[in-house]
Amino acid sequence: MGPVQSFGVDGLTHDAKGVARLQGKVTFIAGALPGEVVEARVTKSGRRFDEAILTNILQASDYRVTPVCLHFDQCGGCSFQHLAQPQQIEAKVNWLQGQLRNLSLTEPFDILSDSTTQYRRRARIAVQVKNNQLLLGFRSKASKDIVSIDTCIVLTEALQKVFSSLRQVLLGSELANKLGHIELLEDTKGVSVLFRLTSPIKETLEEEWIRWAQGENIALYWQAPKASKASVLAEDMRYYDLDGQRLAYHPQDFIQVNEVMNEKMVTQALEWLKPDNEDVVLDLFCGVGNFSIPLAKRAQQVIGVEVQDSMVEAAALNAQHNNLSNLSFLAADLTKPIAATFVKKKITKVLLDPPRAGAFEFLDTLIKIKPKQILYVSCNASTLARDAEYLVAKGYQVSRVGLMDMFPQTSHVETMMLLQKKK
Ligand SMILES: C[S@@+](CC[C@H](N)C(=O)[O-])C[C@H]1O[C@@H](n2cnc3c(N)ncnc32)[C@H](O)[C@@H]1O
Ligand code: SF4
Repeated sequence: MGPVQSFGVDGLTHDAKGVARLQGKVTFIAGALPGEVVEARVTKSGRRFDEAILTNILQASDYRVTPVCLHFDQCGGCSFQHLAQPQQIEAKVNWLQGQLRNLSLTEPFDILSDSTTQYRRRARIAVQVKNNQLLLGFRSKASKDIVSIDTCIVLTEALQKVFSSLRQVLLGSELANKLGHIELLEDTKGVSVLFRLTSPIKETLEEEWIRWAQGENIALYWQAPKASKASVLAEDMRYYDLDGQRLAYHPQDFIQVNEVMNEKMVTQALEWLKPDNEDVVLDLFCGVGNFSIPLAKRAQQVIGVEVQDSMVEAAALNAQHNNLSNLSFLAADLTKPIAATFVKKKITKVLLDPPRAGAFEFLDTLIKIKPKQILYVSCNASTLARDAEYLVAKGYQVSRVGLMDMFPQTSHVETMMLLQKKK
């Protein structure tokens, strides 16, 4: 460890480290903000840059705010609670501009945002019993240790309530020693809790917890030791409402975590893509039909593609229950070669919402399909930049970009990009 030194901070990394320069060398200081003068101690010295921990703020940024969560200093769940939300968004915009720099965009980004607290309707809670102490919480900022949490203010109000009830009841229960993690979920149907077991439990213990869940009006799911997530087959599926429709899903299926922002995102996707009764739309990486169902209410026809069988099954049910006969789903792995003729219809528009790895393997097929418009929803700006650069080189142009603050207080950036086929 080096001595404490003063630094003038003039930048911010996407993961909330202040950037300072001392005698030409860059130092990253966790927790420091641009415009601040701070004292910090170098903890790691490299050839190109140093890393330091903040010890004192000599001159604070005008945008520094008091973190709303008591656990913010230790918990790795949030990284930006010390910065006001407009400046959090500004930092994300700057970072996104950097990622998309090769596209030479000139128009400002559209911004979608909402509440900075009580927005998570799904969370995975780590559980550990260490020296007879129950640790229930999230991984630490600094290590893989679990930071024990009393209340997590980014969870919805109902999930915060279940969290504190669970904390009380698990204390002293045999179950605490048998859990890997707990998943909390809230949707239109109510609240559910999934216990991921690391070893088998006695029937009496299971019954005890079933009674607790009934008393709390919670649906309970168990994932047996070593069983895959897909083994949690809910007899009665869960559901959430969107765009006036009801979407069913199994508890292990993907759903968007921020309900309000999801509604805003889907509305924006419809505004940008403007599907009408002449459009045949392909919804790639469609999950249980989060975009396909609203699209099918407006387009002539929609075809959704998804790799997970359980989600394809749920998506097909959703089309049926919402009386959408112009909507069908295909199960396919979009990272494997697929001929452009896998859809028999002439596709006019494509929406794609891939996982972090992006959709590079599918791009040549996409280009052969020749849609007029492509709406790309991305949770990873670097794979979006790579894929968009490829599409631009093959005859598309970026017409609109939007940043969606789906996960306020974290460094996570969600982006929507509209690409048009050049004439
Ligand atoms: C970011 S989620 C989006 C889901 C949906 N569009 C939504 O808004 O709820 C990505 C989806 O892609 C699916 N997926 C992941 N890898 C895939 C692949 N290789 N081929 C097809 N689908 C895949 C996942 O199962 C997941 O449902
Ligand atoms: S994830 Fe929850 S507990 Fe952790 S810092 Fe954020 S609000 Fe606090």
